[in-house]
Amino acid sequence: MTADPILDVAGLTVEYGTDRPSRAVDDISFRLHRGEILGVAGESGSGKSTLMTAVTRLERPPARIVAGSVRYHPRDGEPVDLLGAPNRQLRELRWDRLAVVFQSAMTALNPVMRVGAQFVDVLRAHRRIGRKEAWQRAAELLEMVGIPGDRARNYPHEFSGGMRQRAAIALALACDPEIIVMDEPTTAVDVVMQRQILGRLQELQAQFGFAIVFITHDLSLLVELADRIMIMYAGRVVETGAAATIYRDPLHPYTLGLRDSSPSLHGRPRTVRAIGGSAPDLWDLPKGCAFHPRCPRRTDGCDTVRPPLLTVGGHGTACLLTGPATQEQS
Ligand SMILES: Nc1ncnc2c1ncn2[C@@H]1O[C@H](COP(=O)(O)OP(=O)(O)OP(=O)(O)O)[C@@H](O)[C@H]1O
Repeated sequence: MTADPILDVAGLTVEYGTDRPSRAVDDISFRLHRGEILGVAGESGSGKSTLMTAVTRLERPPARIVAGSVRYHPRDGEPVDLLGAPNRQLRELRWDRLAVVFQSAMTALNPVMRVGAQFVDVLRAHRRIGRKEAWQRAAELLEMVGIPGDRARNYPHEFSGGMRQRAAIALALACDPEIIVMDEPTTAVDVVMQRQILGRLQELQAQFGFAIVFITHDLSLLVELADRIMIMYAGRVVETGAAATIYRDPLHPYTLGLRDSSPSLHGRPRTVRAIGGSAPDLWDLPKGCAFHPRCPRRTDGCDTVRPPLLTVGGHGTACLLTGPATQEQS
């Protein structure tokens, strides 16, 4: 990984609806570096998918990007303003520079087309390549994720769930993209298969050097996979930092709750505890810190002051109690 930014997101804000909009993503800024794996974690409804569909410009009404900027810095050429780019340019960039893998492989794979034919379509849309060569390439790509090349002739329903998911990842790799966004790409498969897929993904990432944004509700899964982690709550980033630091020494009580609500895959076993309460209603967010009604450490001010995300040495949190400002004072 180098410190070379490939994606620069600043102040991104996304709302659903217009009459009485709900703000699912609220003023989010982050930078993705070339070859980096950035994990985005948070409970269901925290805005992870909304954020990444907006970043990749796959947002659909009633979602509306109401503020911010998203700049993509290609390997070659000038930076591209993804929010201002015409549809034609966005279509050219998709698959080629920026690929997305969704939760359900069925979203990516057309059930009435042979799996290989879908690779051929993507390859021929972006590369000067003959049909025969494209089929060959489809077989090679499937083999890269551990599926025999001759299975390219199969239909998606002839694949197991794990194979479909691996095929969706192979399809994302087809045009050698610089960025791959993955939205819970392994939730539909069992844990053993999940670990196989993630292991292979890491090998491919090391080989080809693409950057990954990996979205999940499962923080423990990101510890091994990601370089950096961003924790989302109610549409905002509440903590960000190196993966190991976030997992070992979380600052925000929500991150701690998220960590302790999944079984430990690494290190000493610990008691699994669910975070009390439920995710807030975006139409009626608690005043102050949105997490305060559920926070075991809440204190005076948490219900009135909304803490900004403050970062020191690459580790940042938005918490009155544990933020860097507090630590410096103590
Ligand atoms: N089409 C929509 N119309 C209105 N609100 C929506 C729509 N899609 C999502 N939302 C709302 O936006 C908020 C963020 O949802 P989003 O799917 O981005 O969260 P998430 O963290 O990705 O959750 P999950 O892990 O369940 O996918 C939620 O409150 C959700 O109800």
